[in-house]
Amino acid sequence: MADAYVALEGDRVIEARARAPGTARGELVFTTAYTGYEESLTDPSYEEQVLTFSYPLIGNYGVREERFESDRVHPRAAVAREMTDDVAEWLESEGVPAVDHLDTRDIVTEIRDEGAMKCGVAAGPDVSEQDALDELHECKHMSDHTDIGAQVSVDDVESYNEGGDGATVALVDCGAKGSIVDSLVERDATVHVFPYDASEDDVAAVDPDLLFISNGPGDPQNFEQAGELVETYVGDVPLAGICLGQQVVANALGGETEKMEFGHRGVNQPVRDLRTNQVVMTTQNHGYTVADPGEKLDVTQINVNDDTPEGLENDDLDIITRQYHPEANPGPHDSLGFFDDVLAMTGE
Ligand SMILES: NC(=O)CC[C@H](N)C(=O)O
Repeated sequence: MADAYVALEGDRVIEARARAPGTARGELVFTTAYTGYEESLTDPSYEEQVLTFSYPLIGNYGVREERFESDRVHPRAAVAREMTDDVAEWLESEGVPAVDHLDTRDIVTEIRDEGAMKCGVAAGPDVSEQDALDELHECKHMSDHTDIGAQVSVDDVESYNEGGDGATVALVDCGAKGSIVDSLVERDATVHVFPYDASEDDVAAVDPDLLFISNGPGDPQNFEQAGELVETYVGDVPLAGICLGQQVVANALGGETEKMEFGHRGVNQPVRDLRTNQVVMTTQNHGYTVADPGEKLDVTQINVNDDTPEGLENDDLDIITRQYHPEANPGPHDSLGFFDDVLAMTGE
């Protein structure tokens, strides 16, 4: 008998097996990645979302902290066809509800056909279908999480590789993955990680060679202060951005973002560089996109599946942004060269 329920928009309830108890709600999203569950579950971009793994077995190589992208689990709940005890126990210890023994293909098909949707999850011996429905009915639209940055950002500046030989990077933490800091430090950069609402004066104190806007959860329009930093620094220092970072940079420089039907979600998203015609495979998890890059940014890379902008650049103003995740983790390492390119803009 079922002891867990997933309620989808329209009040459809799917029965499941409880793997970690509790109730939760969030935007229902998926990843088609076949590895990298530790990285995805600790990626702050999944804050306020419920993550469904479409690959049927999750947890087959254990759980190791070295692979975490942050210090906690961010999705509100996890859904899989079959989840190992290692993962279930980890999620339970984090207080994150988890369910399995349901048809995840059905969930992904529903999202693909109906578009991004809210959901409610209830798991454990004492829950009912109604608990999952109650969670669903309390669920907010992603864009209505107006202060989501506060949930995922550092409280105070954190610095890495101080006294290093390379560029000084001001990384605005809108929910940054650890691998972005690592990728910069590996290239000798000194990285100062700033809260998402850092002021111009805070950032000026480190005299950065590069302003870098990180990935992060929710609607880029809810990261106004990061946009103001972009407006302040554009033309003075090079700018870089990843995922939400690309969206924030575009919005700040006269462009526009919009919600996608169900986003790009997996580690095999093909991206074509319009300058070289080369196609690379990329890691993606985003539900918003740049609808209009504005006058200052050129679209230099596009998604092969739907032509949406994957890379924006301005050679004169020294700006490079990516909609996908060059830092990988999980996923292919094809585009790690992005970090060399953005650091090269600093001349350090
Ligand atoms: N991975 C990310 O940075 C996600 C960006 C943004 N929250 C989106 O869903 O589009």
